[in-house]
Amino acid sequence: MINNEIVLKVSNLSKRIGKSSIIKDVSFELNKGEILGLLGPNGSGKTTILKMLVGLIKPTIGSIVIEKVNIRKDFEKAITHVGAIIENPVMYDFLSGYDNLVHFFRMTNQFSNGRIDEVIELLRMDDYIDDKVYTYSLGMRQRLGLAIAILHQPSILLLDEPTNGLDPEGIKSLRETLRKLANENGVSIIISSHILGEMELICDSVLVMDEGKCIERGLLSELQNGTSTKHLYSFKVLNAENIKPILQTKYENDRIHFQSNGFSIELEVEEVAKINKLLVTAGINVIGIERIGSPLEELYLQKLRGEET
Ligand SMILES: Nc1ncnc2c1ncn2[C@@H]1O[C@H](COP(=O)(O)OP(=O)(O)OP(=O)(O)O)[C@@H](O)[C@H]1O
Repeated sequence: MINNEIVLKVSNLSKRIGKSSIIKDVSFELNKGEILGLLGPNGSGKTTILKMLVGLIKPTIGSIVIEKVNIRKDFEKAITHVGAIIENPVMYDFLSGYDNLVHFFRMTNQFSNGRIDEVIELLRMDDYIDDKVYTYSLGMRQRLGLAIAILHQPSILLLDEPTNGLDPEGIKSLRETLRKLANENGVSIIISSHILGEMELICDSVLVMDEGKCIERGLLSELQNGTSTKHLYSFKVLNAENIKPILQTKYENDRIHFQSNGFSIELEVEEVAKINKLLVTAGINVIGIERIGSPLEELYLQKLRGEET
């Protein structure tokens, strides 16, 4: 559950490399237990933001405050609150998953091995934790990476494109794990991905980047309410060759994209039933009506095109 407590505050963050400005005045806050999707096209600055949050890249201007600690003032203290998987996490292929966890656990300066067992149970890794890592599938490796990242019980977890290369089953189980971490353990998560459908299922809120700038930030539920009321619908019919003259009586030709098994058209939701009735009355068998594109996809594309919602 999202809590009002702010765990991360990013203010006026900018990064210049040489003459190019790759991050431009980005500010946002992250609440306890919130899962934030960091979205944006290739090169928009998502990885750079995540790298700045873990101290891999130094901001040119701006401040990052993690759990009330400014990373410029006390980096070591601030970073204890963060777990991250950015690019390929380091792990030892010729050790078992368990021995990897023991190795990384020692680096956290904690002394009770109970935490390792807790993490194995939380991420449901019992079946393969004693196998050597080189035998792991991508999904298992990714889970081990996640286990290493949360060993020291961070309150903020940063994941750069964690679903890359995972099959649908792997994505689903990652989604469930992240939800559990956020809801039951109060972990706040920032997750970057290109795949909007996945983000829609995982995230509470989104931050959309474009050319180094933040062009949208908000709760998914609120942003989706503000999207355009028109959506693209696809109609599948049995006798498609007869539909043109019927539709042309009510709709301009250039609004309709005809296909061999039907057509698609952008409509207000109330118009969907009207078209269906028009077709059925004219003796056309409508076998399917589907809305194309998710609300997040529509919002994202609108924002990138610079349209107001
Ligand atoms: N060390 C660097 N020197 C110069 N330019 C850089 C450097 N690192 C990143 N950039 C540029 O900064 C921009 C943002 O890169 P970044 O990797 O943060 O984008 P991204 O949104 O994560 O992209 P992708 O989705 O492709 O991973 C890009 O135009 C990139 O070329």
